[in-house]
Amino acid sequence: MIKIKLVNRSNNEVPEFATEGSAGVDLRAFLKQSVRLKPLERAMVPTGLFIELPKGTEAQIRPRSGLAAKSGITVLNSPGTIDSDYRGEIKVILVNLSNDEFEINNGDRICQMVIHRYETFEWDTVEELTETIRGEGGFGHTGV
Ligand SMILES: O=c1ccn([C@H]2C[C@H](O)[C@@H](COP(=O)(O)OP(=O)(O)OP(=O)(O)O)O2)c(=O)[nH]1
Ligand SMILES: [Mg+2]
Repeated sequence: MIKIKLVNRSNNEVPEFATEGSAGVDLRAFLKQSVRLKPLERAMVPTGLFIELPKGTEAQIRPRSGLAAKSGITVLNSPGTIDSDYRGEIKVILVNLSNDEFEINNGDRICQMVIHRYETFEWDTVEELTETIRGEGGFGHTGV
């Protein structure tokens, strides 16, 4: 169970998994007025949601592929990170990568949120790292 606070009490809908096997819940725009995004314009879109994540978990804010494929709309900082100690409103930074203006209306499903466990760690500062076959090769080192 994850604690959630909704701004819009008249419409007590919590974000839902679109299907039984969906990895994330879809988040909806919470807007008094529609937002129009010109090409390459971005906007921080409120969701009206405040959550309290269990320690050791984070929420990732990811684009919806349908919006990206059909309209060129994506999450600029994808995957956005919601920290477990964050108590503010979840906001979604959308950017319009198409050549056409795009309108976001109240209640539109604008992104999806996936909850993850993460590791905490301490650093072990050393002089040498363990050798591997790859070594320092990267960035296409193994070929196309
Ligand atoms: O897409 C996002 C990303 C972040 N946040 C909120 C929750 C998160 O816990 C907080 C900080 O996010 P992040 O660490 O990505 O931003 P920062 O630029 O490092 O800000 P800060 O210095 O507050 O950590 O902002 C959102 O609402 N939406
Ligand atoms: Mg930060």
